[in-house]
Amino acid sequence: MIILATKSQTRIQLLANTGIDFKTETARIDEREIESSATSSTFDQQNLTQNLADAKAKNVSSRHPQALVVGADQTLSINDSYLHKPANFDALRDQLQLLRGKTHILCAAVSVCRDGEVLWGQQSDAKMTMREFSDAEADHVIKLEGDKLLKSVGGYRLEGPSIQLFERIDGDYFTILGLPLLPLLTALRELKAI
Ligand SMILES: Nc1nc2c(ncn2[C@@H]2O[C@H](COP(=O)(O)OP(=O)(O)OP(=O)(O)O)[C@@H](O)[C@H]2O)c(=O)[nH]1
Repeated sequence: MIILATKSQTRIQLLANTGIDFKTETARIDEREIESSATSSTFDQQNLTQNLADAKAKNVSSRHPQALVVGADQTLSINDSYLHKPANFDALRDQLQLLRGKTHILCAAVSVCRDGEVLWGQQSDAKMTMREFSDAEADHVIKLEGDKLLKSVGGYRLEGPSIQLFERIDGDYFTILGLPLLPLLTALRELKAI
């Protein structure tokens, strides 16, 4: 049995769309604690994101012996600092203004684990450049998308009207949505899980 260790409806939908049979369970880890205890002196977003994905997969794996558990994480960095899912609409507006007219990095990592051992992991980045959109344009997108935006690390959903806020994207679509799906499918085939 494959278990996807997530509460993310986006990740669940992405994996469900593949037709693979799986269950879901939320990982019980403190992401902020892992982030704050990141030891590397250099800003190492890939390493942190992979550690978070590994931690989620290991956490759920510890409760499901023999199951193949998939964990994922996504971080957003701009000027070597991390932004997180906005807590409310005011924070969302502030965050979009911070990202406006600039390029930020999304890093998504995925990990496959069994009995607490990481069997495979990979992460990929995407460079996201936002337009100098107006407050009115941002408010229009927020009105159309509503609180779904609060469930996204960047406060946007690339597959929806948020796309109007972008100048350019360089990276894999699934990475941007939070689950590097193609490398994951390759790993699951190699593990004979699908
Ligand atoms: N639909 C959508 N979701 C996005 C997009 N960009 C980022 N996300 C979501 O932003 C969230 C990133 O936060 P994480 O901490 O990695 O994951 P989470 O939502 O807390 O869920 P867990 O896997 O349980 O940790 C994920 O749910 C991603 O799917 C996007 O463009 N579209």
